Amino acid sequence: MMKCVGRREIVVFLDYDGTLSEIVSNPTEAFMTGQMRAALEAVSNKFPTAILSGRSLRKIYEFVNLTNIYYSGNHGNTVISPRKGNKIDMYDTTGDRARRTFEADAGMVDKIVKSEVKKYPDFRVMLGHEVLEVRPNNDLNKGTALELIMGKMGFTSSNRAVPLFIGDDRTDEDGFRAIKRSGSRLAIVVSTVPKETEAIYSLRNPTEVMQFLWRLVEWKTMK
Ligand SMILES: O=P(O)(O)OC[C@H]1O[C@H](O[C@H]2O[C@H](CO)[C@@H](O)[C@H](O)[C@H]2O)[C@H](O)[C@@H](O)[C@@H]1O
Repeated sequence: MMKCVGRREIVVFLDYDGTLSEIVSNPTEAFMTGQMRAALEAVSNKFPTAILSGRSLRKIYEFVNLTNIYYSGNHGNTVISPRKGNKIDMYDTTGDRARRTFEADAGMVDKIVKSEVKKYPDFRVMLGHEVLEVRPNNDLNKGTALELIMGKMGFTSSNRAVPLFIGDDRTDEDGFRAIKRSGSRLAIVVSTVPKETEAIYSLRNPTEVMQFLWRLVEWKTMK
């Protein structure tokens, strides 16, 4: 898998929910394990690293809380660069309230949300893992965020860097497409079942992601 990298720098992009943390029913409790945190810290000390999340920047920064990495929140709508003591004070378009609808009411909630949002052409509804999200109706997504961050890092040519992205959700497919556009093959989907995806490789769950991150660190150390 890493043979294609050669002397180029690997830039690590990671989704959060379902990739660094297990999917849980209460979104405010989707913490990383201590082992995952250690792996992520080790990766961020060896590679340029960024988190691409659908959550608000504030929320994702609260969960990850590392100052040496880039963050993109709100599905590519916000990006923040690493800086010591980064203070996140951005607008917040996602919330973790109004959750945990009874399964029997899901169809009705879907209908109401969609018909309400239709009245506001600047917004659209997006379907995630048992969640409906209202997001700005624009062309920004995790793929555009990946490309923007590569540029901010100074990697404008594929001769110097190879992006790698791990994600589990349908919004991560935009990230996998950006990986493809860059000429990289390092697109990894997290899934226990085979599924239609732009990713080339797969891992089964966050535990396997954590093990892969450690292998990446070892590989870099031996290089
Ligand atoms: O792009 P991500 O970092 O993967 O964020 C995607 C959404 O993640 C959260 O929802 C998902 O995870 C929750 C906690 O495990 C789970 O309860 C929910 O069913 C999942 O959809 C977050 O709450 C959303 O705002 C993010 O867009």
